[in-house]
Amino acid sequence: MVIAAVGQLCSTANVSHNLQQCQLLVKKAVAAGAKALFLPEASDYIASSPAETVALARSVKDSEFVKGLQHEAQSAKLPINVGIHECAEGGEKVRNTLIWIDEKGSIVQRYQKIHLFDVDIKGGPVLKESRVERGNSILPPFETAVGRVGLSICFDLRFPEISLALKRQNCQLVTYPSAFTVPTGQAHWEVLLRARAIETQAYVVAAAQVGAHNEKRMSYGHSMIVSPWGEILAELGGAGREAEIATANIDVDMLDKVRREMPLLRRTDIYPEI
Ligand SMILES: O=C(O)CNC(=O)[C@H](CS)NC(=O)CCC(=O)C(=O)O
Repeated sequence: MVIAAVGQLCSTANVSHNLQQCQLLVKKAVAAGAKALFLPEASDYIASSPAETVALARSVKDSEFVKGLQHEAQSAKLPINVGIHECAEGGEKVRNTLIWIDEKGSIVQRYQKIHLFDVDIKGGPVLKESRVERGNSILPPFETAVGRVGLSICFDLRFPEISLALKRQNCQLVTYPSAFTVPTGQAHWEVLLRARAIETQAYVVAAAQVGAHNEKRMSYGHSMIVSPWGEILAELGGAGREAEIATANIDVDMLDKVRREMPLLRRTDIYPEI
């Protein structure tokens, strides 16, 4: 068994403060004996307008935030999965990207969010990722100290096709770093995460942004680790908390047992294989 840590924070437009918060989460994860730390979507910053989001974007190699976390991963010998922005070609748009930094501080995986959040709920959140460039591929799962990891981001959670595709490629742990809105979080967050875990028979690790990022924007929090049986193994709270982590044991033997005892054999003669 091996310990995974999920970290929660409230990122603002102050990138160096966000980095300090993440560095604190690394220290907490090391103290808890974790072998990987999962951080939320947009950990580098959450801006107050699309123009500011674009203005703050850097390339991965020029980002003080990313370089700071690479250094942290290397000195703590702790792999870090973290959601960031990076500037897209042309400078008009950003990418919503998820990177895996290994224990040597190298970026070894980079996934770009494929479903963009473009929502206008009456009396509720209006958020548009119109300045975000859509990703175009699902990456194959890769080996880590906490199992074979498959990457996806936030709104991707609503599309089970991704996690099913990752499961078919033998994924054991799916990530959903997020910045869910409060109303959609209250209505859907836990149900979606547990459903993805149950139907893929994999661990689900969902690090979440929490609290008020600026005057206009607030995130739901409730970072979670869910077992392949759908149990919530660890959960953090909503607004009002400082940067914190929760941990859970990742037990690949238990995962194998769930898959062995209840094989989910698909009828791909009836519906298409994903
Ligand atoms: O804005 C940034 O800088 C980073 N990106 C985000 O926070 C994204 C786009 S606004 N948030 C979501 O996808 C929330 C999804 C959600 O809340 C739901 O599916 O219900």
